[in-house]
Amino acid sequence: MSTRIADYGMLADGSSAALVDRRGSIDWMCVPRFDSPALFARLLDPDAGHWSITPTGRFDVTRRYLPGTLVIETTFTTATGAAHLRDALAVSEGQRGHELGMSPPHELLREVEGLRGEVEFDVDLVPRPEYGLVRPLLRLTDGGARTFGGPNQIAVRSPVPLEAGDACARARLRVAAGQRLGFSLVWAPPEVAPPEPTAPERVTARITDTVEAWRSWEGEHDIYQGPHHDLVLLSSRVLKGLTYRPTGAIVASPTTSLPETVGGERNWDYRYAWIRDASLTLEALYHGSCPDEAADFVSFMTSSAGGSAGADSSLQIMYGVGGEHDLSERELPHLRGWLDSRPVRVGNAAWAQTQLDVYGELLNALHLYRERLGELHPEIQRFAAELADTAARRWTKPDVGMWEMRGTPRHHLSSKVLCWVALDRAVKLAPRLGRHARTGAWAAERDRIRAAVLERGWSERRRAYTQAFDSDELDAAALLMPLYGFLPATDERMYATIEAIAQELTEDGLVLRYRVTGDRSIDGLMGKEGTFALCSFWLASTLAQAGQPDRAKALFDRVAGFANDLGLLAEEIDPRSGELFGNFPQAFSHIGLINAAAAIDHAYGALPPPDADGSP
Ligand SMILES: OC[C@H]1O[C@H](O[C@H]2O[C@H](CO)[C@@H](O)[C@H](O)[C@H]2O)[C@H](O)[C@@H](O)[C@@H]1O
Repeated sequence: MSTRIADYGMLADGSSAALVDRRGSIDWMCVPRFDSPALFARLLDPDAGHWSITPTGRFDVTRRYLPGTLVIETTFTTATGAAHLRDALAVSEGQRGHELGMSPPHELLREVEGLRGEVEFDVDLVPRPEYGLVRPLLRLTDGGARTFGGPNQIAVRSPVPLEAGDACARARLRVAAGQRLGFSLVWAPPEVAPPEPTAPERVTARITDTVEAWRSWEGEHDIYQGPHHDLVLLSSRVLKGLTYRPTGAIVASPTTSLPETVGGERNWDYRYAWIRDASLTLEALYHGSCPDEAADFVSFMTSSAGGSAGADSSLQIMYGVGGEHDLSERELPHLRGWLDSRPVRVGNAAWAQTQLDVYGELLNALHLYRERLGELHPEIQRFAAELADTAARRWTKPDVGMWEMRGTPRHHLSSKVLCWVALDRAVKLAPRLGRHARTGAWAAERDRIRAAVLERGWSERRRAYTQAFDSDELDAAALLMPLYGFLPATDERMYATIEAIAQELTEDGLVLRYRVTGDRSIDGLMGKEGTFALCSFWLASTLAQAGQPDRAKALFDRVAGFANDLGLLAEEIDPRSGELFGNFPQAFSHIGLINAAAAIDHAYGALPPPDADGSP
């Protein structure tokens, strides 16, 4: 298994995702949903299951996403020859455009193709359902293998005979130039007939069809034409890959518990739909997206909250991808964790937290998509108005803030600013909210928030807007003030804040969310964390807005340069080692990249101005 998070690439099918490393090993795969128990979890423990197709002996490796897709092509070169390995999570046959990801077959397709000479591979299939807890009954079948019993049915087809081992199957094969060998693995629940994996001779055609499906989706979204075209398109595709197509939910990342530092306890499950992360995803996709995706997400949020965002409503800060409410967190003590970073957690205690920023992010996304969403359904009108009413009622309360700090609630500045955003956008949306609009009351409360932030958010001692009212600590979330149009980046105090963050809240020029002391005093957690990619991109965006495009571009290039060979970013970056940390790939980081690219393009005059209110 790999010891670098950056060695992994993501495959996705609109319901779930898998991670494959540079040695051709699938070390993470949850089926049928992003948050299902993993079938392969070697990412979190060497014994928790994998499926590798790896050359025997020494080899060199390069890889890429086939253009316009999330299909990975790995090229292995050995002393005796060269071969491709193509990996895809299949989508439904013939699916195109916006249908992409609907009702996927839950099938992993793998194809080895000889390019030159001959290459010998070892195939090692070690399914370990329920995050490595189960050693399944695995029997060889005619042309493959399948499992018996338990909540999963796994069936495999192989172009070469497999040998049964101890709850595993193995093979050694040789591929010659021009030869193609197709493998497939399909999942089904226990209630249905044993699933039929794709036959080896059809694997090439099914991978080609999946490639065409992705390209047809991207063809409909290739709107961004700025100088960062390839980076922006890849990031948009990653965000699409994090979307649970059946409901429109968007997960923060397809993994759990990849640590923020090796050996640390800051390990979280990101396979859920946060209002914040998903709204920001929609905002990032704005320039290349279309009404269907926004409408799906809005309907997911509204229905998950039971159609109401008012007092006693079911509105939470996050949900399961099917709209589940109870995401209770637990530890999986049988797993060692990534490089022994314990605990491994599933579920996320943040589901029950109070985070007051979410009203602003949701209303900003609604406002951004107002034209594309068309006339709002009366239920959505009521929901949007209740979001504003709730922001107006609750903004004076303390909360745990957008970083989900597990310490004592405080008056987080970014939460107040986002409540201002909620009311500002609600006032602008008022003509579309029918009888639910309360324009005057919203405008008055909006102005009260603004006055409070300007007065109590500023630290004269620090010469900056800070983390919380009446505090002196810096927090990168203050960069949201210009990004959401609360204050211009050129405002004297705002610019001083941007500089303070650039000088004092950075490591090697990359931005931290906030400084941790390592003694649980700030966020209730032990240990340190790396620099936060999203925050570095926010700094680049604000520098661009402040009229410093060259400085912004240098920072943007540096952060984007930490992406792995496939262009993927994790949540955090260690600037000294260049290693990526935290869950992977992470929506936040790719959101930041897209928005910073747009801000820089705009500052150079390469793109029309973004929506007047701005978007982080
Ligand atoms: O730092 C502690 C918190 O870390 C996670 O939250 C972070 O990830 C979320 C998903 O991307 C994001 O919405 C949030 O802003 C980030 O701080 C974790 O999910 C929390 O449980 C944890 O308390």
